Amino acid sequence: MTSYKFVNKKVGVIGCPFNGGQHRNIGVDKGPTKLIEFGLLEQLQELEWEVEFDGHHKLNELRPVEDPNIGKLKKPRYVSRVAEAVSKAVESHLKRKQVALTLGGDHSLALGTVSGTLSVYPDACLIWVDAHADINTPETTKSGNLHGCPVSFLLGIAGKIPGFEWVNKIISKERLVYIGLRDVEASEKKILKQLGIKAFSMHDVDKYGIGKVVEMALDAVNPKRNLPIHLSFDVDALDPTVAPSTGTPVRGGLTFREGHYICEAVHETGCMVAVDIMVKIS
Ligand SMILES: NC(=[NH2+])NCCC[C@H](N)C(=O)O
Ligand SMILES: [Mn+2]
Repeated sequence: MTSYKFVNKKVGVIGCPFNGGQHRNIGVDKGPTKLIEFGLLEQLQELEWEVEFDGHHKLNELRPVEDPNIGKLKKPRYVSRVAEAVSKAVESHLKRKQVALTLGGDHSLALGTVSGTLSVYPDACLIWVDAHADINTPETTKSGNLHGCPVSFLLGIAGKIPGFEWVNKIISKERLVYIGLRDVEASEKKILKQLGIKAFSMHDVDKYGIGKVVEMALDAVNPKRNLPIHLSFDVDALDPTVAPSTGTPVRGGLTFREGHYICEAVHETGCMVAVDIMVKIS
């Protein structure tokens, strides 16, 4: 039996059908609705979690009429407003000692979820499970899609972008670790290297096995297993044969079991306070 260090056995589920952080128009917003339809809440209850779900957030209502690019960044106002709303939802669940489970949506939402976690748990660490590093800055991004940039904002290296002033809870680079990387741009590799951010790529998963990788990841960011953990899981970390439901599939990903193992091992620490699951259904 896992004993929980920060939360009661309650989970607040935050439905975020949102795809404004990337350029494809279909699908990413359907993930959360499908997860609920397929019985996620009942499954959580079967695991003896008390569940609170306040319906899917109507995020499209936050879409501004005009939203011209800021530099290269696409739909900056929309993404910022949505992420800010999501950060408040996360914060409110965490303050009530619940685990905040956010269902996305594209990964720009993590700007909000992680900010929400940091505002309640400033010493939280972040485990980012993804094929991509999502650490481009507004300067380095080629696509201009904000789903490729959230981590740079969260580290405070994005510079001042109008509208994003509310993103002021910064995570230190020692508290961030990646698992599953295999599609990282040169600009991103440079940032990872410069900041010395710990990252376990698929190469490491092959070499050490997932058990060891998760242990090393936890040792890096949470050596005493006494800090709150935010797990941000992009389903594109999984191999496309397991999870084709992503806008950005990359071959050579985690197996079904490896993906589950990460979540199980993080849960076992008793430190997990927030989880993001980012899916696309097409
Ligand atoms: N969360 C994701 N699927 N991110 C993909 C990012 C792709 C690319 N690195 C970019 O900056 O646009
Ligand atoms: Mn991602």
